[in-house]
Formats: sequence, C-alpha cells, structure tokens
Amino acid sequence: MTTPSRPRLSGTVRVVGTGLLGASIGLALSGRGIDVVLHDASPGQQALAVDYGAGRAAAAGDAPALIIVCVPPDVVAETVAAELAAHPDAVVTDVASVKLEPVEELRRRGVDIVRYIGSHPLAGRERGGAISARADLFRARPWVICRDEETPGWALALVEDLALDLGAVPIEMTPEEHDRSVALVSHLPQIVASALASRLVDAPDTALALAGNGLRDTTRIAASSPELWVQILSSNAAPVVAELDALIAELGTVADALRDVGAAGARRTVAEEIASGNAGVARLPGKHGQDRRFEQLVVLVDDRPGQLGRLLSDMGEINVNMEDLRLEHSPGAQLGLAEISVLPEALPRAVEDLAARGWQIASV
Ligand SMILES: NC(=O)C1=CN([C@@H]2O[C@H](COP(=O)(O)OP(=O)(O)OC[C@H]3O[C@@H](n4cnc5c(N)ncnc54)[C@H](O)[C@@H]3O)[C@@H](O)[C@H]2O)C=CC1
Ligand SMILES: O=C(O)C(=O)Cc1ccc(O)cc1
Repeated sequence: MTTPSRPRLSGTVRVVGTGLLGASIGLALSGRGIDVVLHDASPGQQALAVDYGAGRAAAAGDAPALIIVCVPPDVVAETVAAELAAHPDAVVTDVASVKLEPVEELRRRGVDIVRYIGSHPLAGRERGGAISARADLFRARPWVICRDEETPGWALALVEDLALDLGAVPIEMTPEEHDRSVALVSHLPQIVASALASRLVDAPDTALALAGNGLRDTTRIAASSPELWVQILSSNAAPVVAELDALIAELGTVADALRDVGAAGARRTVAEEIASGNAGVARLPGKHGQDRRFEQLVVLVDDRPGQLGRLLSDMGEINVNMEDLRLEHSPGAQLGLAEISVLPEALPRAVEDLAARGWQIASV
C-alpha cells in the first residue's frame, strides 16, 4: 500500500456553507488529517455535514489560517466580507461558479480584498447538499484561482495548497477570462441540456422507451438545481448570451438547410455541422488532462449473474487496461451492453482476444 503524502496545508481550515462543495472539501481535508471547522447558516445542514465526517462544528476561539466560502453565488460577496472582518489573519477564498461579480461587489462595498482570492473548482454534481458530498470530487479536476495584482505570494500559495491537497490542478486566470471560459464550457452546456430535456416532458412513453446513451450523455446535467443555476446564469449573463446567440445562429443554419434539404448546398451544410462537431469534441482534454482520446468497444453481456465479473477478469487476463466502463441495460432485455474505453493502440488486441474468449463484440 502506498502512504499518502503529507498535506501541504496545516492548522485549522474553516468551511462556510456545508452543502455539496463545502462538505466535499471538508471530507477530503479531514480525511488527510487537517482540522476542519464547519459553519452553515442552516444548523441542520451543518449538523449533517458533521455527521458525514466533513469536520467539527465551528466554535469560539477557532483560529483558521484559511477560510473557504462555499455558499450560493448571491451571498458570496457578503459572506466573504463578513469572514474577512471576523478573521483578520486568515486568507479567504470562495468556490462560486462565477468570479467577476463577487469581486466587483466586494470593491463596491469598499472591502480591502488583499486577503481574498476567488477560486472555482470545475467539479461538481447535479445534486446539492452534504448528502451528495464526495471526498474525491476534485481529483484531477481544474481549480481556477483568480489572483489580484495586490495578492501576496504567501496567500496565493495557501489556495494553491488547498487545490493540491484535494488532488486538483490549480490554474491561474483573471475573473474575466474565467467567466468567458465557463460561459462556453459549463454554462452553455447546462442550458442546452435543460432545453433538450425539457423537450421530453410531453413526449410519448413509446418514444422515451427508445432512449439510449446519446440522450443520456447530453441531458445528465438537466437534473441540476434551478435555484443554483438561476443565480449562476444571472451572474454571468453577458458572456452566456454571447455563447447562446452563436449557438442559436448555428442551429438556425442547420434547420434552414433541413427545411429545404433538396436545395443546392443543403446537405453540405448539414455534413459540415457534424464534421465541425467532430473537430470540436476531439479538442476536449481526455483522462489525465491530456489531449488523448480513447477508443470504445461494445461487448454484449448476458443478463446472468457473474457475467460482468467474468468480462472484467478477462480484460485483466488479456492485459488491456480499461480506461472507462459504461453499462447499458434495458429493463426486460436479456442482454446488457458494456461500453469499454481503451487506448487506441490496445483496441485491435482487445477485440481479438475477447472474441477468442467467446465474447460478442457489438460494435467497435
Ligand atoms: N454544485 C456544483 O456542482 C458546484 C457548485 N459550485 C459553487 O459552490 C457553491 C455552493 O454550491 P453547492 O455546494 O452546490 O450548494 P449547496 O446548496 O449544496 O450548499 C450551499 C450551502 O450554503 C448554505 N448557505 C446559504 N447561505 C449561507 C450563508 N449566508 N452563510 C452560510 N451558509 C449559507 C446552505 O445552507 C447550504 O448548506 C456555489 O457558489 C456554486 O456556484 C462550484 C462548483 C460546482
Ligand atoms: O456535473 C458536472 O459535470 C458539472 O460540470 C458540475 C458543475 C456545476 C457547476 C460548476 O461551477 C462546476 C461544475
């Protein structure tokens, strides 16, 4: 067994707001032996996070070196201001999904922000609350840190240490650059998933019964909280509108082409849209943050006890590393589909060796 390295942070860390983000941070830091104190405006949420092992209840006399504000976006600035005032020696960071509005609000209020450093882990889940918290939520995820010209190096180092202790990858950006980036990679996907999923509300059951992974992949985050997202989107309205307008124009071009699909150039327009999507998705960083994509093979798995275990053990025996595994199983069907991701160079061998062991490969 490997011994985990010593944490970079030391002393007491205070977490304010003990929902999904706060409790996940608390769980991970407590798990590394750091003294975490928890505070939430809701005594019930705070007690729940303590019960889950995210830390101990905050008490008078705590002297935190670092405070992490994990409250909803519309109360971030006032909470940061209160924490800076109550703990004059502490560095205060926050994890809100939007970075420009809180810092502008703090400046408007005349708060000295030399000890405040905004940050944002690009990691989350569609369900909030301590009950959904996970200690490994931040592992290998980007953690944006927005320093100011005034930010002292030692204060910046504390927030970087926080990200590193949680297994995240710190990335420095300005608040403006952050907000423009997340408008594209986080906020637009949320609206698209919600809009797409809302098309399902009145769909006939017979149509929904045919739904497969394509629809599930593109609608997972449609289960997110409306209360949280209305705050996020309103706080980043201008960059989000720019992305939405570009998307609407692109959708309009495809709809126009399909409206008159016999017209010269119409099929080319549609093909170019799909090809452009191929180029875009190929640019997404893969596992470990590298620009590397995996190949997928789909294996038919009999709906009998032990079959999946046998497939996993066969993968081990043919010595092919499984980079990802997804299962699709239609209720009532006698077969499941196991979609296995492998490195491109391992694909031919995986297909050949699994077939030789009697597995049916549905598609490659
Ligand atoms: N949900 C997600 O996937 C992600 C959320 N974030 C950001 O993290 C922050 C927290 O989000 P979640 O943990 O998902 O929300 P959550 O709803 O799970 O937790 C928020 C907690 O803050 C508490 N709270 C509200 N007002 C407070 C106040 N004035 N003082 C102290 N506690 C207060 C609530 O009682 C609740 O327990 C938000 O700013 C969000 O933008 C960042 C990355 C991912
Ligand atoms: O569930 C996912 O894939 C997410 O991307 C969640 C998420 C929600 C809000 C953020 O500010 C960051 C990440």
